[in-house]
Amino acid sequence: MSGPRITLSRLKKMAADKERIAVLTAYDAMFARTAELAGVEVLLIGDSLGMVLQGKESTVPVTTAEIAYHTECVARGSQTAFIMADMPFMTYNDTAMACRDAATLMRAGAHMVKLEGTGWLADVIAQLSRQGVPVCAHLGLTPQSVHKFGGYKVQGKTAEAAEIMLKDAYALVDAGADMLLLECVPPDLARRITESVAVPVVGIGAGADTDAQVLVMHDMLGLGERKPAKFVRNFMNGSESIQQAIERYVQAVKDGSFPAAEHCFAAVESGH
Ligand SMILES: Nc1nc(=O)c2c([nH]1)NC[C@@H]1CN(c3ccc(C(=O)N[C@@H](CCC(=O)O)C(=O)O)cc3)CN21
Ligand SMILES: CC(C)C(=O)C(=O)O
Ligand SMILES: [Mg+2]
Repeated sequence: MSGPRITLSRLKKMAADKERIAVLTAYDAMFARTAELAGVEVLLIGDSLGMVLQGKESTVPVTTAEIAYHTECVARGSQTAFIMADMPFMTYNDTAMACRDAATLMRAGAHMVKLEGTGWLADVIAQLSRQGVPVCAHLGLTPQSVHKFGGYKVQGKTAEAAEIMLKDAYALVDAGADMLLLECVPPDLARRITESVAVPVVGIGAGADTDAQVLVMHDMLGLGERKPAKFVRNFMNGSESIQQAIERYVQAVKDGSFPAAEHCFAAVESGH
């Protein structure tokens, strides 16, 4: 990827034109640059760094200072990507707190912040949006709530849960969210949400019909003793370099061959 910096308006245009967007996590300068040279449009400094880089059991212990440090590293390495940074667990309970910590991440080089939640995020999103901070609202399997969910479990599986998520998605876009991210939801629900809102929708374990796809870079490079989740494909298989593996990920996102049915979750559990 060369040329001018990707902007939010460019991403909105791509989504409107049905041109799929490739998103990937990055936590440092050289992987950030490698990913954008491979064609990745959006780099996410995910709080997954708590698990991937720090070896922690969940994303819950990650702090804003840690995300800010990695955002600075990514921003220094990056020339063309749109940079999105996760706001950590319990740093956006109220608008004052959210604005202070979002400012730290924007100063570190982020172009957008991502918050996990449901309809309750509306007030915080409205204030960040008024202050000029683009927000991505992360719905569905929100890993910061792992202890409340009792594990990393697919969300929106019942018709009732799906309707609630659809309404939350509308409410958050109305409040000013400029992007949505859906994690581990049935493909049909992800498609309905994508068709119903005017902002780009990113999916992970949410089927092929969202405007964008995201994966954790280490997962798609096949690191780790076992595949971390059903939605991951190892793009290092058959690739000669990390950059080529990421190019193949970008290609598979663009042509719709990733994710395939094997990377998706059914809406209703098979009877047992
Ligand atoms: N390396 C890494 N990759 C990730 O994608 C990731 C992280 N870390 N850390 C934060 C969260 C945790 N994530 C996860 C982790 C596990 C599953 C998982 O095992 N899902 C089950 C579905 C269970 C069900 O059917 O309800 C699966 O079969 O994949 C999903 C998301 C996604 N995020
Ligand atoms: C898995 C993605 C969506 C994320 O939030 C992260 O990397 O923290
Ligand atoms: Mg995250």
